[in-house]
Amino acid sequence: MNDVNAASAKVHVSLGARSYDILIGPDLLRRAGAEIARRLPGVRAAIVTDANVAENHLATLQGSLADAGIEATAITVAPGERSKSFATLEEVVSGILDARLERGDIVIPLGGGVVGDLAGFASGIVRRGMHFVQAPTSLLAQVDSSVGGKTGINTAHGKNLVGVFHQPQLVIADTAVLDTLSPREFRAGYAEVAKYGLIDRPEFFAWLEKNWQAVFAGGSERVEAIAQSCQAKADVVARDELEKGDRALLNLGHTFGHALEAATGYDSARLVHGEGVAIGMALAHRFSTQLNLASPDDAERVEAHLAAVGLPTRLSDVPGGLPGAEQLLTYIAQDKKVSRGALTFILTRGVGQSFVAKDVPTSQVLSFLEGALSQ
Ligand SMILES: NC(=O)c1ccc[n+]([C@@H]2O[C@H](COP(=O)([O-])OP(=O)(O)OC[C@H]3O[C@@H](n4cnc5c(N)ncnc54)[C@H](O)[C@@H]3O)[C@@H](O)[C@H]2O)c1
Ligand SMILES: O=C(O)C(=O)C[C@@H](O)[C@H](O)[C@H](O)COP(=O)(O)O
Ligand SMILES: [Zn+2]
Repeated sequence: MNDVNAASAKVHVSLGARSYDILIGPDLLRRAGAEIARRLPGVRAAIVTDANVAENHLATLQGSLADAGIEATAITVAPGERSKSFATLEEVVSGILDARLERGDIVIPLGGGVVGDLAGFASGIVRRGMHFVQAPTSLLAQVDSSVGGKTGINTAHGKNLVGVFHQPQLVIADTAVLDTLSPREFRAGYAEVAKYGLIDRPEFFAWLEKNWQAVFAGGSERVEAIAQSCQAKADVVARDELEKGDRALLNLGHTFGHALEAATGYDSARLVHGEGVAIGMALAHRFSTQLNLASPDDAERVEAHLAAVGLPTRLSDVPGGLPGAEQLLTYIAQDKKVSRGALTFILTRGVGQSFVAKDVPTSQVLSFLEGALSQ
């Protein structure tokens, strides 16, 4: 990490000409205008937000931009996963064009991962690519979705199936805004924090097992967890920006999780992304155990930690029921990691020992899912 103290941190994403900083700490929204003006002098902006975030934090960002002399328009979409759609993308694109923003102007997604993915995608396609500055307001967005340049929307076929890689110029993660996030959404974001430990940082997972209550309570452990997560993601993205190889590790839990999100119709009342990832990570560990790759103790340890923080870990935890194994497999078959028709999963040899497993036999996935659906 480039720079970290108890109250704030800065992480750098090294991508040559597309490099950028992630600023992490309290009350950064108030400084956002000055930070942007220093890096991108003379820009105009479109803030894209959702109704919940607008109510709590839009005025702060607008004031900060105005103080720095940045003219800004605001586009507010409906909260929830269903806004990652062609229809809402059209609303956002129209709003940006109505404001006559130029290619060198900026889009600022102010919100969770939904707004970040949606508005990031819009900034990647309007005038063939505008600048953008991420202002993530959920834990999930601060530790994951605002970093790394994956943008996009969902379709009925599956999650994030339409999108572009488009890196932001800057990420401004104001940790004080997390105070207005609901406990359910904070927990969901925590699933992606735990993910970094489970991928390849076993000491971070052990630290989380010991310190998760302090992370939830706020203070220096929360900033530490966010900064460690951003650093973990920045390291992977710097090695493999376009997911030709190792970046797929960041998909731990997502092959199952994305199928569950699609199967529940992107209904945030039933399942949000981080909850799908929590169930997916527990399943990935149990699947690895079934394939004799990992010990049952590791799968139990992972499930125990996720359950301790209040996250779902079983298919039966999804309210409203799920379709059968064959239908879940249809969604899994649309996963972007599928190659020449063969399924790819992120499996594990133990806590912090995840790896990319190509050519996982469909029959094994199907029988595992049938078992998991009956538990
Ligand atoms: N691009 C990536 O690399 C990446 C990584 C992880 C997840 N994602 C995507 O991110 C999305 C999930 O993001 P999310 O969990 O942030 O969901 P979200 O954007 O729906 O935000 C969660 C909820 O919290 C509200 N909210 C956000 N910040 C708030 C705040 N400070 N105060 C009060 N309410 C607030 C939102 O209005 C929403 O209702 C999914 O679509 C997922 O696919 C993308
Ligand atoms: O940044 C990545 O790479 C990730 O996989 C991070 C994930 O947490 C995130 O949910 C991402 O959007 C999933 O990407 P996808 O390519 O599987 O849609
Ligand atoms: Zn994710």
